[in-house]
Amino acid sequence: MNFIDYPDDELMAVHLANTLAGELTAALEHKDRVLFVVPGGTTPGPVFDSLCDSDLDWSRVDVLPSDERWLPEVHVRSNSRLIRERLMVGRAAKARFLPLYRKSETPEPVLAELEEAISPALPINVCLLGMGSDMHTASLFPGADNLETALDRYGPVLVPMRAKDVPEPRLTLSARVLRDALALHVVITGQAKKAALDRARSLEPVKAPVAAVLEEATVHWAP
Ligand SMILES: O=C1O[C@H](COP(=O)(O)O)[C@@H](O)[C@H](O)[C@H]1O
Repeated sequence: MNFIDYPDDELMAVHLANTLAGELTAALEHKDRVLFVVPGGTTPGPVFDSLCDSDLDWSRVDVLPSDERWLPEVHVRSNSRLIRERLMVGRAAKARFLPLYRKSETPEPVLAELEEAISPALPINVCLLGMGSDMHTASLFPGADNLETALDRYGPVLVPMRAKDVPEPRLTLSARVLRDALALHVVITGQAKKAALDRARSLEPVKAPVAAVLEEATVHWAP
C-alpha cells in the first residue's frame, strides 16, 4: 500500500484529479476505450469537480460506479446521481455511463443483464474507491449477507449485498474485479477514517473488507 497525506482536502482533490487524469490519458494511448470506476458517497464530490474539466478524450471513457444503492437514479442517495451531477459534466459529459441499476424492486432479477452489459468493458483501467469508517469499501460491508462470495478470489463480477444498518439493498463490484484494476486509489478524509484504515491493515477482509484491496492501492488522505 502506498499512502499519501495532504494538508487539506482541497489540495487532495486537485492532486488526485491530476493523477487520475494522467492515468486515464496514459490508458487511452493503448486502448480504444478505457474503464474508469468511481465511488459514490460523500467524499469524491470535490475530486469529481476538479476532474470533470480535464483535457482528455472523455468520449472513449466508460464510467462505472464501484457499487450502487438500489434506489432510482433521481434519489438523493443514488451513487449514479452523484456521478452524473458532479463527474459527468463539462468535458467529462462526453464519457459513457455504465449504470449498475435497472428498474426492479431488487437487484437479483436484473443481475445477469447488468453483468452482461459491463463484463466486456473489464478489466478496470483506473479505479477510485471510497471507504467508510466501518472499513467497508464499495458495498463490501463487514457482516453483509454475501460478503464471502464478494471476497472469493474466483467470485462473480457483481454481488447483491444487504447489511445491518444499511437502509437499502446494494449491488457491488466484487473484490476480485476491484483488485484487478490496473491503477487503484482509495480516497478518505478525517481522523476516524485514518484510524479505521490503520485498523483494517491488521485485519482479514472478512472483518475489514477494504483490506481486500489495500495491497494494490494508493490511499489518499486529508484531515
Ligand atoms: O455507501 C457507500 O459508502 C462508501 C463511502 O462513502 P463516504 O460517504 O463515507 O465517502 C462509498 O465509497 C460507496 O460508493 C457508497 O456506496
